[in-house]
Amino acid sequence: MKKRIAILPGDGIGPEVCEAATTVLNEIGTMFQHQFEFVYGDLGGIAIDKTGNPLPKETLTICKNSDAVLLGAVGGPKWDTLPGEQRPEKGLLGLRKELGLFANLRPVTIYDALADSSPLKDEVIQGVDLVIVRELTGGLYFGEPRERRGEGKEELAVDTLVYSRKEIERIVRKGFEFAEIRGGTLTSVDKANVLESSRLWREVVDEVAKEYPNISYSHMLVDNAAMQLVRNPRQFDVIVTENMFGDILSDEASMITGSLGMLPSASLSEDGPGLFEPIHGSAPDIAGKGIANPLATLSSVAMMLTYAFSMTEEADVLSAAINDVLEAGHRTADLTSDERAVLSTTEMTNQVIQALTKKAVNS
Ligand SMILES: NC(=O)C1=CN([C@@H]2O[C@H](COP(=O)(O)OP(=O)(O)OC[C@H]3O[C@@H](n4cnc5c(N)ncnc54)[C@H](O)[C@@H]3O)[C@@H](O)[C@H]2O)C=CC1
Ligand SMILES: CC(C)CC(=O)C(=O)O
Ligand SMILES: [Mg+2]
Repeated sequence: MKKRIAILPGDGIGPEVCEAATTVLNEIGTMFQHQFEFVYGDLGGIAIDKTGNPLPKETLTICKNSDAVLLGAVGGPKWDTLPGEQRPEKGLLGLRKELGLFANLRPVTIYDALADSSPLKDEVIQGVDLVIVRELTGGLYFGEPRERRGEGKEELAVDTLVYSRKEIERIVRKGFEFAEIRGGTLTSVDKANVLESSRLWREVVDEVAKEYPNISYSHMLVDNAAMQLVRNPRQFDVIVTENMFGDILSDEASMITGSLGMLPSASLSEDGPGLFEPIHGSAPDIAGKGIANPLATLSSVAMMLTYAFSMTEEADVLSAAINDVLEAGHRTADLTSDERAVLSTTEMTNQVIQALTKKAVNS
């Protein structure tokens, strides 16, 4: 089967982890006789440098004409002093909006082999299997007005947190759907004790819940949720929450697995191409050193195979290969303090390829 994939490497470690992804996709293509065609586009800082625009029209066209989009990461110190509207991150936000990617799935999967990599105790992380369903095209990252006013000590900065009932409904419904598929429970996270938008959010959750009488659900305030994720993450199954809370809680949750370099994501729309990216950023502190962990991106590829192409067998084989590599003790620098055991991005990717090849031989 032929599939066209838009590849947006972006900035920092983005190109390094995207190279790992295309190498692995090619291997899977060979194994399962699929043709993956890669079409490259610029997004973020690199696009600013080339065109002055973090989301060039051409990139958007490439994405809209593809079956799926793979993104590395955007941003970095070089562009940090640009005005908000011209920053690399604005390119990513614009892409999410343009593609209607309202539902961001961030699964938190524990690998037994990584128990020692997590700063949390083994008994806390054992059995954790949760997914954060994050609203991705509304809330504080998009609300208007967003501006600076006045001067000197009177200067003001304004961001706006706005959600419509419709926006809340569709993401909450996604949360319930996932809870249903997983046979699990739903925790809706908000700040309803303070924020008007969260009070509307809560109302909508209670209404949508009536459509899912078999799903047990609860509300939790976000400050408590941040604490509970560390105290007892096993209590969560599906967490549904607004844009910024989901952004912050998912970075926190990544440490249950051992590293920010482990967590993948899928961003889905009603009907167009999905976007698949690691949850981490461009990691300027390690960019160019060839030591980034590629596994978050490779797991994002597994999510692409599942959600964009319905290639569940291929996705399962890739996820199993990642597990095998970790079971065999292979680690990038973020996963171990043992410097002698550290693999580069390319070495880790090659280990995954070898594990895939072994599976092909044994099947
Ligand atoms: N989706 C995206 O493109 C995102 C972009 N960013 C941007 O990335 C830039 C850097 O942001 P930070 O706050 O430093 O967050 P970051 O996620 O880039 O890095 C945080 C820490 O995690 C480490 N890390 C991240 N990914 C890793 C990997 N794959 N392997 C090993 N270590 C890894 C980094 O080295 C760093 O110490 C900023 O410009 C930010 O706006 C941040 C988050 C998401
Ligand atoms: C616009 C992005 C930089 C926001 C973010 O951190 C994320 O989506 O994980
Ligand atoms: Mg983030």
